[in-house]
Amino acid sequence: MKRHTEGTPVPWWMIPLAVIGVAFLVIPIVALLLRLPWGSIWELLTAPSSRDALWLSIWTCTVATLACVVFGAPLAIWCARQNPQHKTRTAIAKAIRGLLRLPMVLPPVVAGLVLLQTWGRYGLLGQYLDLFGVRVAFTSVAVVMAQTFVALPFFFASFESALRASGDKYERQARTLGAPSSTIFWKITLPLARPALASAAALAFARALGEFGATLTFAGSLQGVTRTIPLDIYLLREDDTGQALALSLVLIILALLLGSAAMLSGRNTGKPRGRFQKTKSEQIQEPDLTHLPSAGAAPEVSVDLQVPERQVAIKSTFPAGKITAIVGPNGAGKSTLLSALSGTLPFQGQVDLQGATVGVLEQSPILFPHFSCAKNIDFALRHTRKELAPKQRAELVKSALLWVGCDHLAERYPSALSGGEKQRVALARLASQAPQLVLLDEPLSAMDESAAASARSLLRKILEQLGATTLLITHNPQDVLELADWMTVLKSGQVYAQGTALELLSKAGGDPRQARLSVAWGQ
Ligand SMILES: Nc1ncnc2c1ncn2[C@@H]1O[C@H](COP(=O)(O)OP(=O)(O)OP(=O)(O)O)[C@@H](O)[C@H]1O
Repeated sequence: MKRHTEGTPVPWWMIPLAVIGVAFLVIPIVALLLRLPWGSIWELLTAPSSRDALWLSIWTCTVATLACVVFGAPLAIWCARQNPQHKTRTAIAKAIRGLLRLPMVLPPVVAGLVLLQTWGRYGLLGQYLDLFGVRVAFTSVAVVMAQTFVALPFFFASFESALRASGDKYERQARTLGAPSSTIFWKITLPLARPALASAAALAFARALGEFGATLTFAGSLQGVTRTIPLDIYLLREDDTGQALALSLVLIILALLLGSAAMLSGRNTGKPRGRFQKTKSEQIQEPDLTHLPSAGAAPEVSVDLQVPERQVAIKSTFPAGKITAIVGPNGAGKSTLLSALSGTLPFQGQVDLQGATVGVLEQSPILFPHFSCAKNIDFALRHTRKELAPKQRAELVKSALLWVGCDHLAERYPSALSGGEKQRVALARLASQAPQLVLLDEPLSAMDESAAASARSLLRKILEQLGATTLLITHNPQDVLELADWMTVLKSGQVYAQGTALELLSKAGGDPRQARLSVAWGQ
C-alpha cells in the first residue's frame, strides 16, 4: 500500500495562487533590503532623531503591553470562564467580545479622534483632569494610551480564544479539591496559560509598535516626546529616505522577532517531562496499604434533585459506608447525578451529604500537567487536609503512592504516565484525602482487561479500608459484582430500580453472574 508522507493533497491550481500571495508579501521587503544604504546604516540608526524615536517606541510599547496584560488578562479570563448555563453572564461575555472587536476594525485615525474626544483638554473626561492641571493629549502618556487602545483588542482576542480552546477542566478539578479562587488563578490558570499569555503579549507589542494614525491624531509628533518610529519614518520618507529605510528595517526585524516569539510561546511542545523510560524495576509494584486511613463517619446520602434542562429528576438514598453501583443506559442521568453531588453542576432540589467531605475519580483522571505526581497529591492535601503539617503531608504523599504501587512515579509528570498509571495516581490522591463520600465515574473503563482486573482489586481494598459511602458509575457487570453492595438503576433521568446487585441481575432468571447489566432495566 502506498504510504502518504506528503500530507493531505491539495488541488494543483492552488499552488500558483499561493506563490503569488507569498511573492506579494516578500518582494517589497526584498526591495527595501536592496535599497538600504548598508554602508551608513549604523550612523543613520544612531542619529539623534532615530535614537529618540527608537527609545520612545520601545518604552511606550512596553508600558502599553503591560497595560494590555494587567487589564486585558482578567477580562479575557472572566469572559472565557463563563459557564454557558449562566445565561446573563454568557451574554455579557459575548457582548464584550463583540465590543472589543470594534477597535480592531476602526481606522486608527478614528481611534485617535475618539481618544481626543474623551481625554483631550475639552474632552468628556479630559475637561475634569484639566481642572487639576493634568493634560493627557499630546504627551508621551497619550502615545501609550493610543497604543493600548489599538493593541488591547488583539491581546484579548488572542488570549481569550486560547483560554476557551484549552477548556477549564483543571480549574474545575482544583475547585473540587477545595482550592480557593486566588490559589486556582496563581497555581493553575496562570502557569497553564503562560504560553498563550506570552503569545498574546507579543502580538500586542507588535501592534503597538506599528501604531501610527491614533498616535498622530491624539499625541502629535514631537521629537523625543510623541514621535515614535512609524511617525519618524513617515516624516523622513522624502527628506532622508536612507534614514527612513534604516528605521523600517528595525521595525521589520522587531516584527519578525515578535512574530516568532508569539509562535514559539504559543506552541505546546507536549514533551513528556520527568523520567519517561520504564525499566523493569519501575513496573507497577505490589501495593502497600500500610497507613491507609479510614474515612471516619460515612454519611447516608439523600438526594431529591432536578436538572430540568437535562430532564433529570432523581430521588434516592444511598446507604452509609456502602458501595452503590449506579447503572443505566446511555443518557440515563448517571453523570448528571455525580456532577450535582460533586458540586460542579447547578441543580434544583435538595442534597443532604451530612457535611461529608467528597472525593471524585473520573474516567479520564485529571492530573495537573505542570505538577509532578507527588506535587499533584500534595496540592490536593493542602486544601483538603489543612490540619496536616508540611512534614506529615510529605509522608502521606509518599504513603499514598505506595498504596497504589507507584512510589517510583513520584517525580514524574502526568504526560509521562500511561493511562493506568494516571488512574492509580489519581486514586492515591483521592484515598489520601480520606473522603467520607467517594464518587467514581467509570474509573476502570479506559483500561484493558488485565489492568482493569488488578486495578479493580486494588480499588476494592482501598474502598474497604476507607469505609466511605461510595457511588460508582459503571457499565461493567464485573465492577458491580466485585465492588458494589447495592445497586441503583437509572433510566430516562429517574430511578428505575434499587436493590442488591444479585437481586436486580436475577430479574430475567438464570445465573446473575452471567447476566448483562441491561437486564436490570428490563432490556
Ligand atoms: N452538557 C450537557 N448539556 C446539556 N445536556 C446534557 C449535557 N450532558 C448531558 N446532557 C443530557 O443529560 C441527560 C443525562 O446525561 P448523562 O451524561 O448524565 O447520562 P449518563 O447516564 O451519564 O450517560 P452515559 O452512560 O452515556 O455517560 C442526557 O439526556 C444528556 O443528553
